[in-house]
Amino acid sequence: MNLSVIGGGSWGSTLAQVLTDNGHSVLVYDINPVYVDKINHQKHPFFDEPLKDIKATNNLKEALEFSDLILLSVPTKAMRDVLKEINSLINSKKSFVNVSKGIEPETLKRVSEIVKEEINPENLENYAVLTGPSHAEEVILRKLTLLTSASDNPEFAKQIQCIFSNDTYLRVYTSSDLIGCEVGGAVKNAIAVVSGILSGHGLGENARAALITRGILEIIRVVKVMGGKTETAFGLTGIGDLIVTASSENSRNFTAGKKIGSGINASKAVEESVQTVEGIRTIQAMHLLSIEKNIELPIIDIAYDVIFNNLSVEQAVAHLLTRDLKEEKLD
Ligand SMILES: NC(=O)C1=CN([C@@H]2O[C@H](COP(=O)(O)OP(=O)(O)OC[C@H]3O[C@@H](n4cnc5c(N)ncnc54)[C@H](O)[C@@H]3O)[C@@H](O)[C@H]2O)C=CC1
Ligand SMILES: O=C(CO)COP(=O)(O)O
Repeated sequence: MNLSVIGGGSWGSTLAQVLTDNGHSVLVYDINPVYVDKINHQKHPFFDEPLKDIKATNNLKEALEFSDLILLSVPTKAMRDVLKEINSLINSKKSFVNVSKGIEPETLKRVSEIVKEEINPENLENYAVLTGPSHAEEVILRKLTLLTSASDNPEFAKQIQCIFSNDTYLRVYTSSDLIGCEVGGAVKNAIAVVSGILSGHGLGENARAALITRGILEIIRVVKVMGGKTETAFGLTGIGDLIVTASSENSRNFTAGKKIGSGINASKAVEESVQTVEGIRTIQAMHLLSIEKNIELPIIDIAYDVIFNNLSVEQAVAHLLTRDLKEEKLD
């Protein structure tokens, strides 16, 4: 098959390689001419591992004409504008697979909702999210990885499963819970930032285990309020992705959090990352959601105060520890 990859950064270029490994043809589009040039010289923009048989362009129209299956791998912050541009350039039906993990703070919308708003319905054939525990650093080395493809159209979820799966390092499951999968992938980044903050502040593995456990409950509350299924949070796209992101030095979100925990200002921590850090915006979005929907998200709410209101990490930890003592409820 032919596929167009929109966003040739860390993840987009890595997935382009997966697709090529699986026998498909890809054309990568990116706005950054340096990345386009690197890819065309079979160099990954971020990693040492060489690419093989991948072409790139900085002409979006050319990328869209290359195929009817579009992989979206730009940061969520850029997603709406990129989709507007795509919509102005297409005049036939396209299917979209999103691999970005975020929620728009201004609207509290998931990427599937943004796609529906920005792409004319007559040009929108199918939509799926492909998500799960998958640091690009490992996938590019062909290290074993499991993902989930979720769509409202089970046939399309299966098609994406077949396109991305291979016998050597990548296995894709399907899910019909698009909302649960999208929310899990986005909100785990928020918790991963907090995990980094704890680590940067000198706290240990007990604190991290506690955070992951209590953090998944916050993910479940968001999944429920947004209309997804609780059980999805216990799968690859929820707890699976939370574990890998909240405990890995490969994670941009964890790394940004670690800097904040060691005293660096949040916007500086994000600026210092050449690659996308989604979790800070997701903390902002989830804090607004907790107010709007009156749901209890104590970890995310206090992280919001640390990041946006200069609350110290000591004060944040003290706040969490002095909440009313209660029974451990798992919902
Ligand atoms: N890196 C990883 O291991 C994984 C990343 N993701 C998600 O994938 C998304 C992208 O992340 P990364 O690839 O890591 O980020 P990145 O920062 O490495 O790459 C983003 C790419 O998008 C391009 N871009 C930005 N604005 C654009 C625009 N308007 N038009 C065209 N291209 C544009 C940038 O030039 C860059 O090449 C994020 O939502 C992230 O959460 C998901 C799974 C794994
Ligand atoms: O989503 C990811 C792993 O599944 C990547 O997380 P980071 O963006 O924090 O590196």
